Amino acid sequence: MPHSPAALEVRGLVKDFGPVAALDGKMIRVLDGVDITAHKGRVTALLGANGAGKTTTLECAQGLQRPSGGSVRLLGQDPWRAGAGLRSRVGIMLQEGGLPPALRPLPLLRHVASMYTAARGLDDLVLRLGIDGFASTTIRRLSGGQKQRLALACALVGNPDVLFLDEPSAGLDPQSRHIVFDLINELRAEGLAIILTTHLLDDAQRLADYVYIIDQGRTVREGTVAELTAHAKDAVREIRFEAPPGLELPVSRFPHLEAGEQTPGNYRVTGPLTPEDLATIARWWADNNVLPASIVLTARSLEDVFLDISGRGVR
Ligand SMILES: Nc1ncnc2c1ncn2[C@@H]1O[C@H](COP(=O)(O)OP(=O)(O)OP(=O)(O)O)[C@@H](O)[C@H]1O
Repeated sequence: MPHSPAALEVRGLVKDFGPVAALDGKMIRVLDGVDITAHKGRVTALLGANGAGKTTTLECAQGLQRPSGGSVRLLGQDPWRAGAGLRSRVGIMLQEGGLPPALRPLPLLRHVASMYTAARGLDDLVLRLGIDGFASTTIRRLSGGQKQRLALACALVGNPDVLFLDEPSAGLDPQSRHIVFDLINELRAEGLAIILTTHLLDDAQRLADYVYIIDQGRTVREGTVAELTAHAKDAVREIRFEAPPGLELPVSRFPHLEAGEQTPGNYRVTGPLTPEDLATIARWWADNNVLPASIVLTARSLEDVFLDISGRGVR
């Protein structure tokens, strides 16, 4: 991690909401010790299940919610008390977008740009995010993914030093996701501190330099994706392959593994795979004259780490 001052430093963050009528007027504690440090030129991901406290953490970090305890420093200032000077250096893309439904994208972007002294070139943003394709449609008629891209443009138009993205790939089709991820990578290279929330492990795995796993209002694990996945208790691995559908896998030869045909023609064997297991699978291919169309062997994923921590049940 770089030694320059952190763009965001959150220590022991506590947030209570309430009083809640359903709890006899008691307060409800939704954050109970969140610690995060985010640096410039890095993508920092807050990863957690639904309701873990990611959005509330971001809102406290942005100065939109007042913390009940702990401390938050954003670009060296307390975001709850800071004025317009700090806000002009921070870009925020909220989960719901918060876009005015009656406006059209271009006038909205021009209006947002007019509020900043150092606005980014609008034409480039509009082209990069494919907004030109729906520039004259009113916002209420835009698809979820189009709104998402417009919200990202609004967050970037002021040329911020820090960018907050709440679930940036929600509702995006693969093409839009690709465009947004490329842009995030470029912004990181430009030196922005990017802090995003996600419950999509794939997003964290693909984008994040550093990950904080939030569970029930606390930071429970942190590290690079490689660090988080390296200290696994068992070397859980997985082999996936594509072959003609309907084949009977030799499951009795590896009772310690889970094996099956996930969808027609897509097979998966997962667990503490040994070299002998791989040889067994390869022998079975040879015996059955199967030449897989593709074979993917992966190490323990962030998903395994995440599920170990957050549990497999829905909360
Ligand atoms: N204003 C509020 N009053 C009471 N409870 C709230 C309030 N805002 C959030 N909560 C609760 O705080 C908890 C954390 O919510 P938060 O939105 O921060 O989670 P999240 O990790 O962002 O979840 P998701 O992935 O579903 O967006 C949830 O249980 C939520 O119901």
